[in-house]
Amino acid sequence: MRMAARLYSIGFLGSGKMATAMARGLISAGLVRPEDITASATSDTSLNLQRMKGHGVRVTSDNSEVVRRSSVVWIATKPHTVAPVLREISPVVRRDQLFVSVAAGTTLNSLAKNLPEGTKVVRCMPNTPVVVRSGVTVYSRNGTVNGEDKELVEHMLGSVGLGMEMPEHYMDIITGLTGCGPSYMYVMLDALADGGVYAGIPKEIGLRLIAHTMIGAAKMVLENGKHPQELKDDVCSPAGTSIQAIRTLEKAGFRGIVMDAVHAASKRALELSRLDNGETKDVYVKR
Ligand SMILES: NC(=O)C1=CN([C@@H]2O[C@H](COP(=O)(O)OP(=O)(O)OC[C@H]3O[C@@H](n4cnc5c(N)ncnc54)[C@H](OP(=O)(O)O)[C@@H]3O)[C@@H](O)[C@H]2O)C=CC1
Ligand SMILES: O=C(O)[C@@H]1CCC=N1
Repeated sequence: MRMAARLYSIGFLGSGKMATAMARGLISAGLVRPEDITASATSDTSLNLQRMKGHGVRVTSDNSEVVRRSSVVWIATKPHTVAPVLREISPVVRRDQLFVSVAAGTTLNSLAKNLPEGTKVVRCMPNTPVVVRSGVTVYSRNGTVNGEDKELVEHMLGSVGLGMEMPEHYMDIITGLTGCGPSYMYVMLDALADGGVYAGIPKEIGLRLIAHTMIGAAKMVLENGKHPQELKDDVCSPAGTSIQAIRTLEKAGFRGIVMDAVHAASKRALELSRLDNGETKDVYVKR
């Protein structure tokens, strides 16, 4: 297949949680072989790098080597490290390469500013479930990415879950919604399982049951076209058990708290974007 053939070499600048999740997702989708991936970190002794190596990926502490070996280069360091890393690798960047950044609050403009003029750049916001090919990744691209490269991006992202293009001005909100989203689900899952423990169900059994309940509920929303409110009403019998729990949640302002949580994360992403002037800044560290 033409698309798969183009994906023969993928690089990761940074080998942390997001890079590893994406690399494993792409490998398990069969888009790339582990030995055709090169990943870097700050040093050869990085535990992250050793973990990548454990997945069969070629590893190095030389960022330029990653770029030299790859047709698609993922930028996956923390936001404040992106600019210096891009400036470091700029001398070896080729025009045919595609750069895909996952860094929160790091704009297409600032990515382009630190790369040679005309470099093809995509900014995306994935989430960690790409590792099990059930991720959500929203992306935006600069003017140099079109046609075949857009197809390539969609092919890659589609192979590890849902990939969707959106205008860049949505990206900070998306960060707070789906980029951070899995963490909210895990807190909810753990809290629900603790509810089971409180009532007498062993934690590991509760976690398993609730995780499946989450999958089932999400599938209902995606597959049967009903609004979540209606699906909730289908579960709540008059004077029954569920409505007792829903009343408890509503009295505590559950929905408002969840909305505020998304807003707080999006606001932080926006704050990072505003701080992002292409320089290394320790102001990324929230005081
Ligand atoms: N975690 C998540 O769920 C998501 C994260 N993101 C974005 O992904 C990016 C990475 O986050 P995450 O994976 O969580 O972070 P991690 O801290 O897990 O990983 C960061 C990686 O960058 C490496 N690194 C740091 N400096 C350099 C350098 N100069 N050259 C090469 N590599 C370097 C680190 O090396 P070392 O191993 O030596 O420390 C580490 O491997 C961030 O920009 C974040 O906004 C986006 C969506 C979701
Ligand atoms: O917490 C963070 O900053 C990263 C970006 C989105 C999810 N995790």
